[in-house]
Amino acid sequence: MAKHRSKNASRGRQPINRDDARSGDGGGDWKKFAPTDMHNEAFEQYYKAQGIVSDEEWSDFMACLRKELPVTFRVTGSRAHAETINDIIKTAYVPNMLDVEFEGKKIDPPSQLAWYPGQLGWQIEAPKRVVRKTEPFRLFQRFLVGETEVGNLSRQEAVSMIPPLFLDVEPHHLCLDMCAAPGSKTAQIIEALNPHHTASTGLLIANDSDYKRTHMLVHQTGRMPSKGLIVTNYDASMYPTIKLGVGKTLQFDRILADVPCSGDGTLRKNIEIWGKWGAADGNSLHGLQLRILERAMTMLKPGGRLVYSTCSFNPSEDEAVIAAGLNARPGQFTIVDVSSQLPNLKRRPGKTSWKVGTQPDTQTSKEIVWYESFEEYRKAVDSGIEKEKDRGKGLPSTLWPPANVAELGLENCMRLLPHDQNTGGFFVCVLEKRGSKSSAPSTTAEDAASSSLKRPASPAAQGSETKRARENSPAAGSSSGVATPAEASTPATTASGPAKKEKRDLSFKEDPYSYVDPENEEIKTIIRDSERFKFKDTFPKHNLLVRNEYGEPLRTIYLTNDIVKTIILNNDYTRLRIISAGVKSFARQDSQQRVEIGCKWRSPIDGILELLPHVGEGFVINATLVELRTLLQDHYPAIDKFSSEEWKKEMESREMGCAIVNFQEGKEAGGELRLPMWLPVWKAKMSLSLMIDKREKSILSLRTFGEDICNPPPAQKDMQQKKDAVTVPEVVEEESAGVALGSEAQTEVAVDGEGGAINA
Ligand SMILES: C[S@@+](CC[C@H](N)C(=O)[O-])C[C@H]1O[C@@H](n2cnc3c(N)ncnc32)[C@H](O)[C@@H]1O
Repeated sequence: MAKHRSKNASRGRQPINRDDARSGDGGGDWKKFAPTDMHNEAFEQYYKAQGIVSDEEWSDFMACLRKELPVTFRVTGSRAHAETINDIIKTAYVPNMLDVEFEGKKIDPPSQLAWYPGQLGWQIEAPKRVVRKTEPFRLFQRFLVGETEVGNLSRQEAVSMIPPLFLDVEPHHLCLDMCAAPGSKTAQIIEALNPHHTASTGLLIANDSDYKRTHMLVHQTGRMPSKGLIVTNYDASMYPTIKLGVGKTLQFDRILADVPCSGDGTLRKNIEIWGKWGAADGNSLHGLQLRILERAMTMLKPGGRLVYSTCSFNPSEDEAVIAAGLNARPGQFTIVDVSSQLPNLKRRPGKTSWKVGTQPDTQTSKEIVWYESFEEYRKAVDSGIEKEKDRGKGLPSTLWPPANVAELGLENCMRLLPHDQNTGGFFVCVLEKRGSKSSAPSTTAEDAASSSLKRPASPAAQGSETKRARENSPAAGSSSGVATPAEASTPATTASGPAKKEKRDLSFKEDPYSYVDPENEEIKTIIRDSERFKFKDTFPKHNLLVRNEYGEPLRTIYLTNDIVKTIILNNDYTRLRIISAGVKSFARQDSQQRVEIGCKWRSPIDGILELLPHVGEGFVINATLVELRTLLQDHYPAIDKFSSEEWKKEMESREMGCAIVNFQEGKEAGGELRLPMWLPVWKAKMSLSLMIDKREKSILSLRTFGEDICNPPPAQKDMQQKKDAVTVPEVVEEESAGVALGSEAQTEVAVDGEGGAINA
């Protein structure tokens, strides 16, 4: 993909942005830090004055901030699948860690987070050197690394898991994650939209203003086959209105505003913040945070839910932002009392009073100057005592508690404090927009889809016709009823939206999006090729998307759901700055030897679980660990190398091309598979190849056979094998993401949202 700097990337000085702080492995090296370095006079002065903890607790609070953060992770995926993984942890690993001693001290085994739903959240308190040096912990760590790689586990800071849990996402919801990168919470939302990997009609737009970080998002979510996902690159405070057809704009059911913040709640991990923290940091982020919140409030559907969160303790970034947002829309929003949700989660109520202080210079002065009111602050500015920051604009009045602070329900916000349950710090506020869904002038996924899908047919995507198609693009009429798959049959439609009147953002360099005509010859080959996928009529052939202007399936074909299609058809992709959409479902596999292959398209691992419900009988081949062992050991094992006569016969009888192999659970061939798994295999003339990249093969081997049995690629001199192999080029890294697991599982992303690898 083209690399360029986003015009919308946030500019200007951001004092401490936790996103920079967390960009490395935890952001700081504990070995280089003595407890004596973990001091910041201004920090203590500031938070003592704010009263976020009582005097009696102060020393516990500070002591906890100086302790290394435990490793936490959550088991991802659909319920049945996640429970299996959880059972493996509980029965195969934890019992071996019950009696570990290190340097004469008993080490606690990993424990479940008491508050996390389904007990799927875990915490490891053992220090890294214990993990490195004791066998049971080392084995567990290896398990964690493997399962994280395939997306069964997600390393995520405990408190960071909280905001999406309060979003209450249902599979049909239209969701927006405004500041999403690197994507740990995005992953949680995708899971909630696809709880059983059923056909979710919902939508998630994952957005970030940082262009590079949107690509992290794409990479991370690549492991989650979600037809309803769009990644965009926009300044969230100016997020564009999304059209859904004539007179219709998209309003969201759920919005997460996990805004950029000073990040002092991550002090236990990003220890360099000790040296950098200043009282002005929160003040200068307040404006952007408020603008993002206000934009979210506008885009939320009546009856919809909005979660605002920061990893900062600072009321300037927390309660002050919420209070200002509520007062900007009097009576429109309520702060939801969620105290009965996640009952085991210890939390503190939001504050109804706080102070505003400035720190003239963090380097030269530890003194904080407090201002009782905005008026007092202005007087100080007018008399020259206080210098105006923020390019002469000075501090906004919204930093101070408003006169109606007691009426806003701020106590229903929550602040997570480190010493309550050995975590980082976080602030979460759950807002609901008054009004019922029925009274909303918004559009549901279904009627949104029908509105665009009832458009007049566009001509085939070619040259000037393409232009005409675009001009025909805006929905021709208002929606009525729910779009059925049959109604969804829009012949070849050039995506990039209604060019008419929509200005293109010429600075946006991504490739265009076009839906492919289901009558396109390549598509017909994929769908009708009797030897290949044997697709049923349920296959959503009208929702196949490509990344070129002409709707030509050249290299990769993506699958989207109806709502994504509606968005792409009704909006210029450069205006929305769409970085990616849908799930990679077919990749072209040309033979360098010009061998005739009936269907040159294979299904990359990303899309397998989306395709499975639609492939016809006989396409998926069953196999066992015996076959998996052979496929892992060699890059292109000859078919006659497999031991099972049945398998050999089956494979020999198949035409060259793609197959999906279902490996069954069991203990065999020196390995164990606890969940069924689907993998793409390419059949060449005389050999087979597992279409996942080398690294994933090694990980799969480790988690299944306990060792890396993958041999290096065949030697160049082995001409015969090479000749056969050239029809099976190495899978490019970019196209391989995770292993499709579990009967109703999906390959979720293994994101390390909060920085730091599990590898000790
Ligand atoms: C706290 S991080 C988000 C963490 C993310 N929600 C997760 O759980 O992985 C804040 C993100 O906001 C992005 N950001 C900063 N300013 C922004 C803006 N004006 N609009 C959108 N995103 C912004 C940063 O690039 C960063 O990725």
